[in-house]
Amino acid sequence: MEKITVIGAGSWGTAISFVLAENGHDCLLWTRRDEQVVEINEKHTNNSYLPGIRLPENLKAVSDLKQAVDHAETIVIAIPTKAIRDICKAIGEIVNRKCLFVHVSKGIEPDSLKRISEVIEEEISPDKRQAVVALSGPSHAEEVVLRHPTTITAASNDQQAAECVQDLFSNNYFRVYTNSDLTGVEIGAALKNVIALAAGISDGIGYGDNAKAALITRGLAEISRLGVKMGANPLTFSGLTGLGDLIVTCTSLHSRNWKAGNLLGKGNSLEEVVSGMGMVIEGVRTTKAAHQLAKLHGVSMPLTEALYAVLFKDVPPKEAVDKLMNRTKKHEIEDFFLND
Ligand SMILES: NC(=O)C1=CN([C@@H]2O[C@H](COP(=O)(O)OP(=O)(O)OC[C@H]3O[C@@H](n4cnc5c(N)ncnc54)[C@H](O)[C@@H]3O)[C@@H](O)[C@H]2O)C=CC1
Ligand SMILES: O=C(CO)COP(=O)(O)O
Repeated sequence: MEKITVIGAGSWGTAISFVLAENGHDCLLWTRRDEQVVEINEKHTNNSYLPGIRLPENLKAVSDLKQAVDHAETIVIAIPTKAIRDICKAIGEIVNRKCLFVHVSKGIEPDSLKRISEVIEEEISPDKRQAVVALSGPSHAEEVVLRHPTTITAASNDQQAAECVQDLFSNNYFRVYTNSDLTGVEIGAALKNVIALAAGISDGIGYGDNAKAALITRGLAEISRLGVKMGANPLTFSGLTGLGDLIVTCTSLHSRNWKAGNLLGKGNSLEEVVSGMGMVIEGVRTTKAAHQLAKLHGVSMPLTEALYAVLFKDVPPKEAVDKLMNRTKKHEIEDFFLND
């Protein structure tokens, strides 16, 4: 049994705490909301995020960050990308020993264009961190807490740390693989949300399965193109954290990114959609970051560019689709190693 702290009691933080507590670990869940602490500790539910689910009784919650950080030597960060730098800064000031940092978030910081592991490394000094591991893959919280079979990947530059995370989380409904390609895993995780927004828009407009399949496969092509330019292993993109997560996010009714896109495709404004969701839609900010990354690395990302125009330049979705379909004719398959 290990002592583990999870930072963030939204859908995913609660679901992974559920797995850790069921695995017999002494798991403490941190939330900034006192009323959530009371609900989790006394009623064993978190109904705003996972309605109707009974949480394990050995799972405890706190709202005191120092108490949470002091509890464990493994700290799992499970909050939206935009809040990660600030929370890591705060944790970095509290932590007084070397901890293993795991993150489960899926995004890229706009402007700095940092991956999440890079943000953690910037904010937590090397004397306070043993390693950073990203845990990522096709895994909707709503299905994990029903104990439906789920596969996921622990990625790190430190193989031993990845295997440690694999051991902590694995059980008979949550199967964890390892991967040493942290860049590929984090890029796939972040950018699948951009394509899922586009898939939701396509469905919202009323386009069919052909369009969805096109978005998934051509989306994967442009994610891989960028990832390889950033140093990722091309094979990572056909794995769980690439194609796997792209499929689940573009096709599942659980996906907040797909849902947001769907509402946009039906004519709602971005402001209406974001304020109505009540949960994070990572793909919106990541579209901005991906647009900046494509420019920086000189990589062609037509779907990302089309979504950027829809979200931030008021281009009507159908007009963006027309423009995509009428681009210069292309050869489908590219050679990542020759096309520099
Ligand atoms: N929901 C899911 O099934 C999955 C989500 N993820 C990723 O996990 C991350 C978190 O997502 P969810 O838990 O789904 O989001 P959520 O919207 O359900 O919950 C976010 C949680 O973070 C807290 N939070 C927000 N801003 C904060 C701040 N500044 N300081 C402290 N706490 C703050 C909120 O109070 C809430 O408890 C995202 O990057 C998402 O892409 C990854 C895999 C699955
Ligand atoms: O990453 C996820 C599933 O793997 C969750 O996706 P959404 O944030 O779109 O719900």
